[in-house]
Amino acid sequence: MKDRHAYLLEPLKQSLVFKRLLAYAKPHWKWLTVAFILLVGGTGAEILGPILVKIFIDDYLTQGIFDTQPLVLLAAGYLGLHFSAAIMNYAQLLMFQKVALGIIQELRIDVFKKVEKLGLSFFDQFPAGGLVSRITNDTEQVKELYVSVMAVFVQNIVFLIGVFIAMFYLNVQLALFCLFILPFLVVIMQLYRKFSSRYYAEMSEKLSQLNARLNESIQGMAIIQVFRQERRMNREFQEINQKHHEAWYKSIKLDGLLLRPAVDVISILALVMVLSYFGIVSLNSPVEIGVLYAFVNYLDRFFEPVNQMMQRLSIFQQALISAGRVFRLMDHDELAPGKTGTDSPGISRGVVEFKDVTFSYDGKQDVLKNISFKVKEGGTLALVGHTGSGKSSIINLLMRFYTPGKGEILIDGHSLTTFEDKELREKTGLVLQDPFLFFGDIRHNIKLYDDRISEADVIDAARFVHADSFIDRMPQGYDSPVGERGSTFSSGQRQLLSFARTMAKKPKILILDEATASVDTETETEIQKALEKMRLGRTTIAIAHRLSTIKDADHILVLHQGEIVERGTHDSLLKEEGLYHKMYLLQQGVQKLENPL
Ligand SMILES: Nc1ncnc2c1ncn2[C@@H]1O[C@H](COP(=O)(O)OP(=O)(O)OP(=O)(O)O)[C@@H](O)[C@H]1O
Repeated sequence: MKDRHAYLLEPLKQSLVFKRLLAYAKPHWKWLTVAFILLVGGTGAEILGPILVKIFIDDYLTQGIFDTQPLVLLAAGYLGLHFSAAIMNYAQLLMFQKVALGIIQELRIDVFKKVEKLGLSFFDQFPAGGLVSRITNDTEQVKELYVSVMAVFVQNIVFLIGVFIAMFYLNVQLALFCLFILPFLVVIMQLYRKFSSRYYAEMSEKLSQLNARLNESIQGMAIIQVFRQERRMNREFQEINQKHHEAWYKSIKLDGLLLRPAVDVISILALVMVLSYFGIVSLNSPVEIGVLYAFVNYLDRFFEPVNQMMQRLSIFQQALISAGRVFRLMDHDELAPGKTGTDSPGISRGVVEFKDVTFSYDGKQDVLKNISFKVKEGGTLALVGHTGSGKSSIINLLMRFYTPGKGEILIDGHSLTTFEDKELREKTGLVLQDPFLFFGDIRHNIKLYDDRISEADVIDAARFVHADSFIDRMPQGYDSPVGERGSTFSSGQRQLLSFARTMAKKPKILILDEATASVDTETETEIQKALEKMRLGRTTIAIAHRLSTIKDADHILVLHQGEIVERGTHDSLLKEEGLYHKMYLLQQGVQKLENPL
């Protein structure tokens, strides 16, 4: 398990990451082509500018020729070039941004889809905040690759090629000289990439940890305040922040050293070289001032894109690291157990059977050992046992959240692994101890956006579980807003809404984790009445904490440390005078103490 977690932190090979990122750009090739054409057009227009100035200086200014017509033409050409460059650059920028945003949207959706397919065992280990960080922060960084890196790189490379062509046109020897600068720049870039990737990986991971810590703190704020954990949380938060800051600082130092100053030094050396060249040439023959102007200008223009690319290199590097983290998550193979085989049976009767099932969460310690039982169509099975005895684990296996290590689970005689997800989820209704409500309104929390569930079905389901009385009392009725996780509802109301949601899909098998939360007697009665109705005619498997609620169950399994230690009906188990009997007496005693009359 630890290895799987470590796998997510391992950096991916950058060339592979880059290839995969390019694959995302492929479907947008039409827009990209237009953008590139505009880019080349705009850049070409910018490059031609100095050539017109050179013609003006050498052919007109220094010769003292001031003919109106050619000069007006030159001026108009110069202005026209700049104007069209501005329009083309604006259009290409918009197109690149549009493509970039589209790509990121797809990437985010893909990664989210993948996360939805991961098994619960993945979520047991990976902190939620860290996951959020990968889906939001990391994809955001990738966006920068398309928005501010790719276009700038392509634009500047086109620009550089243009500058070189112009330089060669003006003076081949000097242009060749300038070509020698390129290998130095490549070396600086490689050095930078090597060191910065390490710091960026650290930074992203620390940011991820910060999010994980924040998420945990916000979720558990009540407990933090009650147990006065603020100082400890603060200290731990500060520590991660400090590490994030250190990684950031290291990368800033590296940026400061390699990105600008190193390039500046090379640019000054190049300028000295060009000026010396013209100085030496001027000793033997006159120098054309226009060529000198154009050359110095081009040299300046040569280093401008180089500097721009260097500045973007840090974003490029961050984007590659972040994309690697996103792809690692997308490649994760700890998927939710799904269907195997070719036949797709249906669930018509709801007969549930466990055959000698053994299971472990961590592959080391068995939490369920040789569990066997069968629940007949419409029958009720109750699972009882002390905390940690394995009741919820049985339900987790039946819901196909995890795969058993040994043994087989059957529904209607077919292995659990053969059912399509749709069939399994539609025919089994799960009600959890702590019901989860979605942000939205009551109607959609019952309907869950299933078009097959009509308005009348929603109301029927609510009425069936007696949730209608409190819904009708609310001013907005079924349109009443529901806060995140249903925080604006009482636990009894949340239970009833989750019952209604389950009943709206009319399941064949009902799986209940009985609520332990105390609710008032009236709500408790409502809940019990609702449960009784829900169980009628359905196969039911229920975890029971209050033994009084399962007196009429057909079959009761008593679990102890992952094993079935007793089985039978309420009466037969009481007669056995074993663990069940003890638990029952204990609960009776507590009830008497709570309710002496
Ligand atoms: N997601 C998990 N990952 C690892 N171990 C787990 C996980 N869930 C439960 N366990 C372990 O499995 C054992 C059985 O837990 P389970 O939740 O099935 O007990 P339970 O009988 O339902 O308890 P309770 O009545 O308190 O809900 C426990 O020892 C628990 O520590």
